[in-house]
Amino acid sequence: MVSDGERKKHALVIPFPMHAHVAAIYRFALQLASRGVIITLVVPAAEIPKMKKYEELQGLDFDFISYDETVTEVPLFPFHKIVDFASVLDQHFDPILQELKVRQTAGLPAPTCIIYDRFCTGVDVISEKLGVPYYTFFSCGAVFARYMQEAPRLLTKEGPFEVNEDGTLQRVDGPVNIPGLPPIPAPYLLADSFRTPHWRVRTGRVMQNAPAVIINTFYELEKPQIDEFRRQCAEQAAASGRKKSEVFLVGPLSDAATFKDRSFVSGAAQSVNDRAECLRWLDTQQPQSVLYICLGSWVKWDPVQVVELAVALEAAGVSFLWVLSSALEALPEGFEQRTREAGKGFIASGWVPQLQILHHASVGGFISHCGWNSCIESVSLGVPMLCWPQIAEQPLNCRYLVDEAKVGVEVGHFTFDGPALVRREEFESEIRRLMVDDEGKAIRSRVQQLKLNAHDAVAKGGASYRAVDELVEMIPF
Ligand SMILES: O=c1ccn([C@@H]2O[C@H](COP(=O)(O)OP(=O)(O)O[C@H]3O[C@H](CO)[C@@H](O)[C@H](O)[C@H]3O)[C@@H](O)[C@H]2O)c(=O)[nH]1
Repeated sequence: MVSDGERKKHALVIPFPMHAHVAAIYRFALQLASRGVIITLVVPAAEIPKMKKYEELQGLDFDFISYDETVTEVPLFPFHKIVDFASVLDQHFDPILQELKVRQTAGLPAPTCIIYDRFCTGVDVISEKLGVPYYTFFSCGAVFARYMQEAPRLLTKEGPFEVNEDGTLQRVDGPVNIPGLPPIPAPYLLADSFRTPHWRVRTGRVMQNAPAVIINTFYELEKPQIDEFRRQCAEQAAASGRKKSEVFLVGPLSDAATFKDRSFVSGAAQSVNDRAECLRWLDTQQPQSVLYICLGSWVKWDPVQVVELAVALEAAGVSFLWVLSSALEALPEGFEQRTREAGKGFIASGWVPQLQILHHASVGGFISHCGWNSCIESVSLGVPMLCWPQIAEQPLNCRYLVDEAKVGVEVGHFTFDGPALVRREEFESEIRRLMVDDEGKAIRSRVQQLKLNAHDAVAKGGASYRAVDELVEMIPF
């Protein structure tokens, strides 16, 4: 039995095991640990070796509890498989709780809170069984948190969409109004929500009942959403007679904001061979002249788009560093050699150190799929974006970054079936718009201001730094 004097704050941290989700929650857990909170990570067994790579880099010793020995890989395609996987935790409560008991007998203090990735369902049940609060963690931004807050209203019978017999929603094209967001064309509102509304509604409701919501963002980047998110937290709590959720902005949870030249090799990493070479190549380029192109840690390239983009890059005559981890064979004949010999292009087929690339003085623009980590890294390092969303909440991020924050321009448009085909002419004109035209320069200067804000937020005593302190205060003993 642990006496009151010996009680410790102990967070059970439940990541969703995909690289971009893990990276953010892990860095957040490190911040809690550095303030004396005991951390136990709850992850599928197969993920532990991958996550330990992060641990080695940081030299901190977290405890792990594993579940589901049968899973070797999180299924990524199609998207509903991820949704199915998100509920896998539901089937493993009992072994997790048993393992916790065993560890308590061996001297580990009982958990005093749960911090979980907003993808995972079932956290409310574990929290009730353990008798401790749960806090919702967003590896993505407030724009998505705002959407999730609205999901229980938007995606049910009471909402603006017709519900089909199988529970899916009927597609409409018109704009949807969500306070705090610009009117959003329906496909940009997470096309997958129309196929899996139940999951979105369930995760939205669980979040609404959390006493704390933790978001990987900073105030200046998403002011309108954050203000509205907080207002809605108060309103929804008043309507249901419970205490309102406290909102903690702890971003950017990336070394980008502290300008450290460090990169992480995760389970998603294929090869580190291109690393030094691509940076050396950047050294040969003019300041702000290179367009960096990368679609995050798991999105696959469409071979048709590889051709259209390659032709556009040559026509625009802009230097580029292109991370092409799939569909390399679709490149036009001789393209790689031609552009390399002309000193215009570098193609990396493996994992690259994105932060160091964005930090490099010759990088002047970023074709990004608008995964939230890429967005916040780009902003924190002062690089404007060509936004080309592919899946998940990326279209929503794109609309906000282009229409409100004005830190990028969009290429193509998003449909219920995914990104519309972008022709070479459109790629070429949008590349020029960002890299050559005056519009690009205006965007670059706006991003520079946000870069300073990001830096201030995470500096000692800054808003994000203090938010972590305040959350630690809130965690019970
Ligand atoms: O060669 C590479 C490729 C990627 N990265 C890093 O990998 C991360 C990629 O994260 P992100 O830009 O968020 O993209 P995804 O991997 O696609 O992220 C998933 O998770 C995000 C956070 O929840 C969501 O916003 C996205 O929609 C979802 O696809 C970033 O930190 C990059 O710096 C590298 O360092 N090197």
